[in-house]
Amino acid sequence: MVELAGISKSFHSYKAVNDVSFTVNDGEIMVLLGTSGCGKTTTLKMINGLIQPDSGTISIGKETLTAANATRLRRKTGYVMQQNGLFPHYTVEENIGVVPTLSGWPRHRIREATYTLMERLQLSPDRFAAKYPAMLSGGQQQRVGIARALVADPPLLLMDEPFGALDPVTRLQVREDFMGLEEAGARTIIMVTHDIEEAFMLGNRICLMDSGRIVQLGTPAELLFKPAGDFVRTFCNPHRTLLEFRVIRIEKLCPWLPDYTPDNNAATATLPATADCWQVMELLSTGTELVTTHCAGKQKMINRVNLPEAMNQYKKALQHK
Ligand SMILES: Nc1ncnc2c1ncn2[C@@H]1O[C@H](COP(=O)(O)OP(=O)(O)OP(=O)(O)O)[C@@H](O)[C@H]1O
Repeated sequence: MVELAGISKSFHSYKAVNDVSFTVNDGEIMVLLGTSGCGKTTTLKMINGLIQPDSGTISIGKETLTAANATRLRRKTGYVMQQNGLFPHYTVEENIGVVPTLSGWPRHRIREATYTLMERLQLSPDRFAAKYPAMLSGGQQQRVGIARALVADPPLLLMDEPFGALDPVTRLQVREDFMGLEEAGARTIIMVTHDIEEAFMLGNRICLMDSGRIVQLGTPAELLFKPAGDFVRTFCNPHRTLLEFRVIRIEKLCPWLPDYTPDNNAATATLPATADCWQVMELLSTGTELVTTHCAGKQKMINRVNLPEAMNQYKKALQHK
């Protein structure tokens, strides 16, 4: 667990982070989201002990972060930087092995852990282990940065715009490969992004910041359907339709979906109830007429007419809660 209590940081007289408090639970993905300059990176660097807060406390696990234990705690924390931060004169293998080497792991163990992660991240060790960062594409460099952060199996992973410098197609590929990694699952992750769709897709909770302060901290659904004020509403509105389809899972719509009645003439597909409404729409807009799903012990059916109706009913119910 990571806990920030009343953290503030000024640069000269400018308050970059202003009285920020939150708790990130074990295994949770917390996304720090907000406009440029709102204090996201400064907050992340304070959690990594790279910047000292002026006031407040940060606890990582059972320890309070201090100048004295920052280096030791940093070795137990993976850090992925926006511009990958690889050492240009180290090979890929040496870059990934930096923390295990500093921690005194035997050489064969470092190689084994490095090669395993490289393979999982689509970087064939035969082809890439001896290469230098400048010989890799941006996406490959970012994969090396992710492998480096994960290799020592840190319980906490801090990620600063980890996919930010990549083109949209590569960004999606690297992101999906990262999320599919066994090594990334069940880890506590704090991730900075200014990409609202990424935040809503990856975050269990989102900490939306403006001018150094937290404006709202909540689940993606809470930010969308129970915004704390005009800033949150305005921030979400340009992307609202897409985000709603991404955030609402079929299982939430069950009370408003009709029971399935077989129709041999309709092109039918099945999705798990954990699928989101975007996945349903993808099917319905590419030739499928009926989507069936199993929820609450019943088989339900979704089509283009009842999907928006059920989503509206769900949103109404949420607002009255
Ligand atoms: N070392 C520094 N010296 C002076 N001012 C700084 C320093 N680091 C950050 N700042 C200022 O603090 C504010 C917050 O910066 P920070 O990098 O945390 O923002 P951010 O939300 O991560 O922005 P971005 O999304 O653009 O990276 C900005 O106004 C920035 O100019």
